[in-house]
Amino acid sequence: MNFTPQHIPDVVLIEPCLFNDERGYFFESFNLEKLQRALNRDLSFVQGNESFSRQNVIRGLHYQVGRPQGKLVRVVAGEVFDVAVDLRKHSPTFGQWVGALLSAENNHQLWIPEGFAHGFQVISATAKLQYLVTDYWCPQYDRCIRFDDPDIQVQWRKVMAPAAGMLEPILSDKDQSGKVLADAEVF
Ligand SMILES: Cc1cn([C@H]2C[C@H](O)[C@@H](COP(=O)(O)OP(=O)(O)O[C@H]3O[C@H](C)C(=O)[C@H](O)[C@H]3O)O2)c(=O)[nH]c1=O
Repeated sequence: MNFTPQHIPDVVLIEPCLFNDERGYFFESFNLEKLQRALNRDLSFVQGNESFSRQNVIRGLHYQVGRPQGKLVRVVAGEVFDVAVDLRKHSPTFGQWVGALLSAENNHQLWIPEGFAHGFQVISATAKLQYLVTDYWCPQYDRCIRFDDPDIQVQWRKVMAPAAGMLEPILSDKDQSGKVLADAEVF
């Protein structure tokens, strides 16, 4: 496993070691000891999530106040542009974002610590995301910042579909009514 801190160093890209042979391939998709050593911290994952989405769905930018969640994100089908936004108000990178292409092809994963908002955009026709979180979902603490927040300025990908041209993002009602960073609760 290779661990690469991103330009916001607490966000880490994880590349598993693939073992190919005549049958196919094998890789460790999760190894707590290696992850804790790489991140130099203890971790306890208590919940696993899976979501399936169509092309150019954007889910996010989500986070929990009160009981913030660290997230270990992987894609098991298709490709997504995965984004983390630093919401730690005393951080030198507050309001900045990191993006990474995660796919069933590259098997890359992203570690997003507590204190960050998370979102993703589906690049492929469909995508299936699986992610482990370090605290339980608490709807009363669930918060959403607009994907197109003018201060964060995430550079989402331009997704083209055959015969349909450039696609408009598909958002949940909740995400369409997300707050702007200036009005959002931060850490
Ligand atoms: C997050 C969550 C949701 N739900 C229920 C609540 C709704 O009835 C349904 C869909 O929830 P939501 O529209 O919030 O799902 P996403 O838009 O995929 O939200 C997630 O998307 C971004 C990218 C994240 O990182 C978070 O994990 C999470 O906010 O699942 C649960 O039962 N448990 C959960 O942990």
